[in-house]
Amino acid sequence: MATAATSAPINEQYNYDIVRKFTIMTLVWGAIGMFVGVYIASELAFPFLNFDNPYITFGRLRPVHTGAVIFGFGGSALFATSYYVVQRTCQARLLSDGMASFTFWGWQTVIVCAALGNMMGYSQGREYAEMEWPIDLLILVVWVTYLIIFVGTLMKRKQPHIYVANWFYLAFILATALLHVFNNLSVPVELFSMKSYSLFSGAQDAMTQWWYGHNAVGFFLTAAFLGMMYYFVPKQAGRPVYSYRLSIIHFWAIIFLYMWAGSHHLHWTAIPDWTSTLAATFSIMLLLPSWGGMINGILTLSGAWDKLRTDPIMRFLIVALSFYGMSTFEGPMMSLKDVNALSHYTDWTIGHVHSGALGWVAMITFGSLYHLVPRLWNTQMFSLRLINVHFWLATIGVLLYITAMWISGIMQGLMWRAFDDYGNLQYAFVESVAAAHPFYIMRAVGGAFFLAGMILMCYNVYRTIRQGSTETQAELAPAAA
Ligand code: HEM
Ligand code: HEM
Ligand SMILES: [Cu+2]
Repeated sequence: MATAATSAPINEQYNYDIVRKFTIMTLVWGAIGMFVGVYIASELAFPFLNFDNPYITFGRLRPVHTGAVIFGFGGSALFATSYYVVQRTCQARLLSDGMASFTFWGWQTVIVCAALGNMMGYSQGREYAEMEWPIDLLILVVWVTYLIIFVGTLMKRKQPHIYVANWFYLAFILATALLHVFNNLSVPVELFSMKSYSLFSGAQDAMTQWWYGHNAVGFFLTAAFLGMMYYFVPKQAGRPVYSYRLSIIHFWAIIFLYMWAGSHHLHWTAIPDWTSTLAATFSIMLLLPSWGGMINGILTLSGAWDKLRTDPIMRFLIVALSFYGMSTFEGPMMSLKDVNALSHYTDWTIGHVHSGALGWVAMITFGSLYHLVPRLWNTQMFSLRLINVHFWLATIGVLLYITAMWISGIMQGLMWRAFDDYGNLQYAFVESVAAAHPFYIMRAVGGAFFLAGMILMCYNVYRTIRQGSTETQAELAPAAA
């Protein structure tokens, strides 16, 4: 094929090798992380699945799930796409191949150690930062290297302009460094002990934890994936971004507003009331720049709507943006103190999380990788039909997941606050657990759909890579003869 021959020099010009490695690990961690997700969902529905084996109990596997999907799947996808996008839009090779390779091996080590550590029972008890201090130090080194590579490549650019996708990626890298350091300030019990205690205590400890947790959502699961969106949606649509000005305005608004909203995770606790009000106010304001991004992405397709009928990759990207819009509407609602009084501690939160995580984060990743993979291996995707099947499996899976959680979540909230005529609680807690059972089964089934789509993608990409390498060999053979 002619394309392979013409793109060969590009391969030399840019470091695609690192992008390929992170792309493959995105799929591997996606499959593992979602399998664990389906398993813990099944444990909640059928507790015998814990098998009285401490290593695989819900409590230990849950952080294995969140670590594998957020940092393994999401993180690898962000490394892959940011390294690709920064090179393409700057027309410059990555600052250093060796350093890039270090971020790959370092990051994979972090994910493996975190997962094994959690299964063995090590945890510092901070959500999304369960890893104990030795792993935290490794994360720090990897992350600083990532920052140096990214900024160094930007400085080498041959384009005077820095394309907006890179702004989002850079904000994500900087903010994550800041969050990671302050959230993990802790003192080990002994020099060689894995156990450590936080430097903060009480309400301040909680505030630090949720300053981190919330901004991990804001910068890791949102800003960075918006960077992905700003490159791959216009590319796949074959059209420029709808409004470049809007992209800059909503960038600064998102960056500024997210940082103030963390204590909406701590409503009705021992924190001062004004911090709750502050967080709710900023959360409501966040709706605007969030929708700015969604609208900018969706309208990039205006004039090319017919693509949605024929192009399953475009469908992934647009549905991802729709879920982004939906979860950033739901979030501000849940941040209102009165709504949160109902939703907090219930499955509604879990539904909100996964409409963002499955609907937005995973879907935008699938669409972007289906665009990227054929370009990395100089070929076409093995099967467009399988992409389409994946799209429907994923869509049905998310919908089953979040409707199940809305119903069980609101039901739990209402049952827990119901009083009888004598002023006693109307339901025992266990009654709400029994009532949630059917919805836990429904969620596990939805998760299985989503996982099936993920596995189909792995197969499709595997066949694409094999096809790409046989095509390249077929071309090289006559040349060598
Ligand atoms: C097959 C797909 C998935 C299934 C079946 C699944 C299932 C689950 C389950 C059962 C929980 C625990 C809920 C609880 O404690 O009550 C959970 C938590 C979580 N999952 Fe997933 N998950 C999936 C995919 C993902 C993905 C792709 C992401 C992120 C990109 C993700 C992010 C999270 C987060 C952040 C939590 C913690 C939520 C919280 O503490 O509020 N999940 N998941
Ligand atoms: C404007 C945007 C958003 C706002 C204002 C917002 C607000 C909220 C609120 C109020 C909660 C519930 C806190 C609680 O009761 O415990 C929550 C939980 C959560 N949200 Fe959002 N959300 C937004 C967007 C998103 C998106 C796009 C995602 C995912 C990509 C996401 C992921 C999460 C996660 C993981 C949690 C659970 C944290 C935990 O308890 O472990 N949010 N969010
Ligand atoms: Cu939050």
